[in-house]
Amino acid sequence: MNYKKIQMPREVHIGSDVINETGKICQDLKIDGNLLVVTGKNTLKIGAKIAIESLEELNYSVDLVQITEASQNAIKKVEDKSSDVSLILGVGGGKIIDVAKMAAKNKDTYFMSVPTAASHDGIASPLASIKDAKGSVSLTAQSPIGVIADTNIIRNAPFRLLASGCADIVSNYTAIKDWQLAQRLQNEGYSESAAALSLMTAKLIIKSSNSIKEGLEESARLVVKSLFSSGMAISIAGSSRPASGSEHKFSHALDRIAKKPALHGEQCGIGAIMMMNLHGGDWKFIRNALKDMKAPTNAYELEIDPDDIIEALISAHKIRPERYTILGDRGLSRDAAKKLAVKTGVI
Ligand SMILES: NC(=O)C1=CN([C@@H]2O[C@H](COP(=O)(O)OP(=O)(O)OC[C@H]3O[C@@H](n4cnc5c(N)ncnc54)[C@H](O)[C@@H]3O)[C@@H](O)[C@H]2O)C=CC1
Ligand SMILES: O=C(CO)COP(=O)(O)O
Ligand SMILES: [Zn+2]
Repeated sequence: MNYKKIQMPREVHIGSDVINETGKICQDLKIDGNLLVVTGKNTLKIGAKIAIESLEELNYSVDLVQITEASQNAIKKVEDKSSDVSLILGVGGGKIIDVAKMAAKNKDTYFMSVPTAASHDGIASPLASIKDAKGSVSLTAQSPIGVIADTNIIRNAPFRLLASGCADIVSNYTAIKDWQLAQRLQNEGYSESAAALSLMTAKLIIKSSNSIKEGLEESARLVVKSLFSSGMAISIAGSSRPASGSEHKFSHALDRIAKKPALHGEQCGIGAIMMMNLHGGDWKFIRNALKDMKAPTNAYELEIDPDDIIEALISAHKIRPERYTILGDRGLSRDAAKKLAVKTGVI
């Protein structure tokens, strides 16, 4: 029998100042024993300290570890402090959440996702994108037992992070086109329901883009719910296929090439403009959607050297080569890459 396991969060808590309920949420989930909070320098005071206070008020013993990148070393650092913990909480951006998620999986303990920004769709997904020598791609981790998304913290984060989360969702358009192409050319397994959820989430966020405003709690709530849905599409598919195709290959390649990469979602959005053109689709629709969301649509806005855009386009196909996309096995030639980036206004 070929069984399929679909893992999803048990509870999702979204609301203003909900982070103050972290202790109560853990108690209601019958979690006891020692806990570990993983965070970063910025997000310690933004969210982790409040979560820790809430836990200690209910007599939880809480340890803390700070990390700076989503790498195996960072995972090891967390694991070294997780010997007898019953829950690891990741309080921060995507990198913090991925490291906490992976460490919890490796230590066979629960993971709680506490996003402090709505900047990516990994807040509820069962995968973790961890940097390695070949460039980061997502590994199988585990779904959070719960998500605590404080919309007051999220709405006060730099708007750029919210726009980046929206762009990460818009990039689902080309991820689905690549998945459909792989199904036609390679007979790759394809989930209609995961694809439909991924695409519907992208369509909805584009439809609402004019109401996504800086500092608005309802905007934060809307984007968090969309990021959650995109993560559920990943859960249903059992892989990042519904949300990661050639545009993500481009972004992961750029992470390796650029001196100072931009935000993940920003890079994926620009990748989607160019990959939609390669698919012969309506790339101007993608570009205009990103403009409406105030997400970057070119190298200048990304603050990335145009030469790095070309280099990333030329090497993108080498990222996760087993995942077939419009880039094919040989990728773009230098001339074709330049032509594509110029034609779509990216450089
Ligand atoms: N596991 C999955 O399914 C997915 C994982 N990812 C991964 O997530 C990462 C991207 O996540 P990002 O959050 O874009 O990057 P990030 O984790 O580097 O965070 C971006 C910056 O925002 C700051 N920040 C976070 N919350 C803040 C707040 N409230 N106020 C001010 N600053 C705040 C962080 O300190 C950091 O400096 C990538 O590594 C990507 O591969 C992305 C999508 C899906
Ligand atoms: O970023 C992701 C989905 O938005 C995860 O994608 P990867 O599998 O390419 O890391
Ligand atoms: Zn992404």
